[in-house]
Amino acid sequence: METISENACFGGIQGVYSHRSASCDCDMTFGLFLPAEAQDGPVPVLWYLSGLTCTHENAMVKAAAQGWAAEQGIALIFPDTSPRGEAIADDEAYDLGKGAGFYVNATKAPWAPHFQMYDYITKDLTELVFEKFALDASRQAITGHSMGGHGALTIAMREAGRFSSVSAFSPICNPSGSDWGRKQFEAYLGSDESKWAGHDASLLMAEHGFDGPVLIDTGTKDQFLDLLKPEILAQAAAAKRQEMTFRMQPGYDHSYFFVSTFMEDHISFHAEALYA
Ligand SMILES: N[C@@H](CCC(=O)N[C@@H](CS)C(=O)NCC(=O)O)C(=O)O
Repeated sequence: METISENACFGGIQGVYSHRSASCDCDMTFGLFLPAEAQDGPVPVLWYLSGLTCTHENAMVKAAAQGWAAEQGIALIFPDTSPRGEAIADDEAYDLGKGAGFYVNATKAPWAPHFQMYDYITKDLTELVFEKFALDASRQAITGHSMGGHGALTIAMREAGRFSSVSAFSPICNPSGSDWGRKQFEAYLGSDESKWAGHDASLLMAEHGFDGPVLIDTGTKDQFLDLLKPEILAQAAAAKRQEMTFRMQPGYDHSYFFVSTFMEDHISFHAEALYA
């Protein structure tokens, strides 16, 4: 692992690091905020998965999360959204290829050799951060924005028992029924839709639910509402009688102005579960 930068931040450290990912077979970069408490021992962790076109950097500089995390003594991890490098396959569309890994393990060409983002998050980066930093693996929560909200919800439901709580800002809720999902799942996973179901938050909610609290915020003026389909997730959660706070926030759009506005709520929500 290589340290790219470390800056003092709210009494802790905002770092950026790069490392070799075995799953993605390339070098990857991530951000990690460590609160001051990490100097005395392992602290709880909130994973933040980003959306389309993002790197590790967008949320790190625009989500206004570090101050609230410092207040709660919680670390934040900001992974990248896809493999990176000259030799890595890409598409000219912003929503496929680099910046658009969708948190799945691709099985189809040309994506399969590097687009292994599910394993990258849940295995490679997980092993690295718990080995190298003062983080408490028994206290983890997960959140994300848009494609990253899809990643947070699906990973939380699939990795049962690992996360105390899950939240999402304007998540893609039903990718197998949306143009933000169908194109990418077909490219990465192939045309057999039965292989998509395990990466669709609404279908996972209907079948498994989540053993813990869920918080979802989406803006009523989100320009991508028809692609996000929050109502499909709400219906699945209601049918499952899932413990969930589901909010449509009046006037807010899809941007980081929306994410940063509700970041305090999300970090407080996770802190309650992480310190329960
Ligand atoms: N570029 C796309 C939208 C991409 C987009 O809105 N990405 C969101 C996540 S889905 C984002 O966070 N973008 C980066 C940023 O705002 O910093 C478009 O104009 O249609």
